[in-house]
Amino acid sequence: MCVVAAAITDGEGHILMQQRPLNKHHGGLWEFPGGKVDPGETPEAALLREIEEELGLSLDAASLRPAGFARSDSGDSAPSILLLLYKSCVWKGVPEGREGQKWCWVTMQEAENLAKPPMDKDLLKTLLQLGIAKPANRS
Ligand SMILES: Nc1nc2c([nH]c(=O)n2[C@H]2C[C@H](O)[C@@H](COP(=O)(O)OP(=O)(O)OP(=O)(O)O)O2)c(=O)[nH]1
Repeated sequence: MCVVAAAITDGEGHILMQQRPLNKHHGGLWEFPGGKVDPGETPEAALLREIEEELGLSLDAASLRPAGFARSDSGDSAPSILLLLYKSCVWKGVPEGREGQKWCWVTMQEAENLAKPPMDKDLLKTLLQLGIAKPANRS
């Protein structure tokens, strides 16, 4: 199963994280917003659709950048997941939890301290290594 997610940044060193519904896999943990890629859909189209559905944000497709990937082993109860993370720093709209979920802007350090699914812990480390959520340079 292919899942796409976005590291949405605000240019001031914050990243948007959201809380998974309690009744879902990894319920209550904090994740990068996103979801499953539908059959016949490109990963980028799926990401734009999911972020609009979940947060009411319109991501700029042309400025999406790959920001790492992670793969979970399939267990008895869950299918194997390939999670593709994209960085998105150009978007329009005001975030809202359209599915009733909690969300927040956090610093990378705060994001490290949130309880997250295993793949998200690895992906956040990759983001830190890439320096992806640092404040934008202003001249
Ligand atoms: N969206 C998202 N899913 C993640 C992350 N980390 C992680 O392990 N997952 C897992 C949890 C789920 O097993 C799967 C994504 O499923 P989902 O339930 O969010 O996808 P969806 O919104 O399309 O699902 P659905 O409501 O149609 O069932 O990937 C993450 O950072 N973001």
